[in-house]
Amino acid sequence: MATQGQVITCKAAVAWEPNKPLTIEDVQVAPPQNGEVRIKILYTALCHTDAYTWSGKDPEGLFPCILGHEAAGIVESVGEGVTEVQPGDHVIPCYQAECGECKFCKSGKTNLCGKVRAATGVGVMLSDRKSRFSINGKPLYHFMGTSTFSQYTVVHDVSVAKIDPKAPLEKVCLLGCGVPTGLGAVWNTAKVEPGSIVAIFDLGTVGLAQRVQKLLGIDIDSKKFERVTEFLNPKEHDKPIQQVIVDLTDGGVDYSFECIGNVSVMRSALECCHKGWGTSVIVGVAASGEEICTRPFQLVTGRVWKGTAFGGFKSRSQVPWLVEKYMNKEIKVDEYITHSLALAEINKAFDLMHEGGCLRCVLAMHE
Ligand SMILES: NC(=O)c1ccc[n+]([C@@H]2O[C@H](COP(=O)([O-])OP(=O)(O)OC[C@H]3O[C@@H](n4cnc5c(N)ncnc54)[C@H](O)[C@@H]3O)[C@@H](O)[C@H]2O)c1
Ligand SMILES: CCCCCCO
Ligand SMILES: [Zn+2]
Ligand SMILES: [Zn+2]
Repeated sequence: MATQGQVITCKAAVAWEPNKPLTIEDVQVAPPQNGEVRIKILYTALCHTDAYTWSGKDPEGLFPCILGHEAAGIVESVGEGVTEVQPGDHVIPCYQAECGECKFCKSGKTNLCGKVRAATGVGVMLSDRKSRFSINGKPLYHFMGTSTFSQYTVVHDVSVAKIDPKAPLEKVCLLGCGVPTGLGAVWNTAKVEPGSIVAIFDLGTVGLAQRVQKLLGIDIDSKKFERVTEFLNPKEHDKPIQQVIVDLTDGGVDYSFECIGNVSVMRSALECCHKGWGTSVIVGVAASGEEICTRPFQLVTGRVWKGTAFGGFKSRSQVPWLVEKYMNKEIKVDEYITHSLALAEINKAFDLMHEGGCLRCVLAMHE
């Protein structure tokens, strides 16, 4: 690439401070250093976690920054020591890294990876603890090690999944977060058996991506009704929703998933599970400092409370597998894309997310 080794000036949506509109700026993106990859982002989707950090409630939310973590693009250039990808490869950036060498990756018990977390958690790159983004010399923080609301971004090589170049990037960008999280919460974290009764709190993308049979959907947005077989709106009941569900399901559900980030809903999701075996999985990201609570007896009598990150998928090795499953029509992605806009309309895209009629809005980054 002609730009190899050069600073690239491109458009990016910058979050200058919490809750202030993002502005489209000309941003300088430095060349990738040792162990880094510079990616031309072609399509990015918005996830609620972007909105959470933008709200200022996320202690890892450092400003000014470039948000975005659910995207797809093409490798523009690589730094020294990068062997797994090369310029021209089609890739999905992975906020959940996979180095294969750290204690987490070697444990065989988790998809979490510890290699770059100390740097990505404070918005910089591992090699020099600096940012690759700046505006006229003023640095901008990275976000989740991805920062996909920029036409070009720099990520660690352990945070890039090489995918089938035939895959439509405007669709598989959703395999960077929401869809794998929903699928994996069911397949990997809960290991839901066929025929189980499942309650899903949040009928947004993460919630709906949990393709299960006997689904009881709970949401406060009635526009989400048509997407599930049975629906409950907590606002329409004067009893606690967990009691409503226990009464409806002869003692409680086999599995529940909280995909909102609301700690009182998390309690409802646990307490609507069946005594003896019911398992509740926390997917939602709650504001920092928030705590969950329940009576210990809920667990003593057999209920299980657990959580999931990226659906328990190992990113670099399993995102390509998910892309193949999508290409083979074994998993759905298109159905979750309800809106498509251009980068310049990103604030409108966030309004759509908050209005409720939107599942995923995909932004074309170079139109
Ligand atoms: N653990 C992970 O790896 C992971 C990955 C992706 C997203 N998330 C988190 O999952 C959550 C959902 O993300 P998303 O992008 O699907 O969000 P979304 O905005 O698409 O959907 C959120 C849904 O929750 C509903 N809702 C809000 N308050 C509610 C309440 N009190 N009761 C019932 N329903 C309620 C809204 O109507 C909306 O339908 C967010 O907290 C996000 O940060 C976690
Ligand atoms: C790492 C767990 C939280 C990731 C949220 C992505 O939307
Ligand atoms: Zn996300
Ligand atoms: Zn690792």
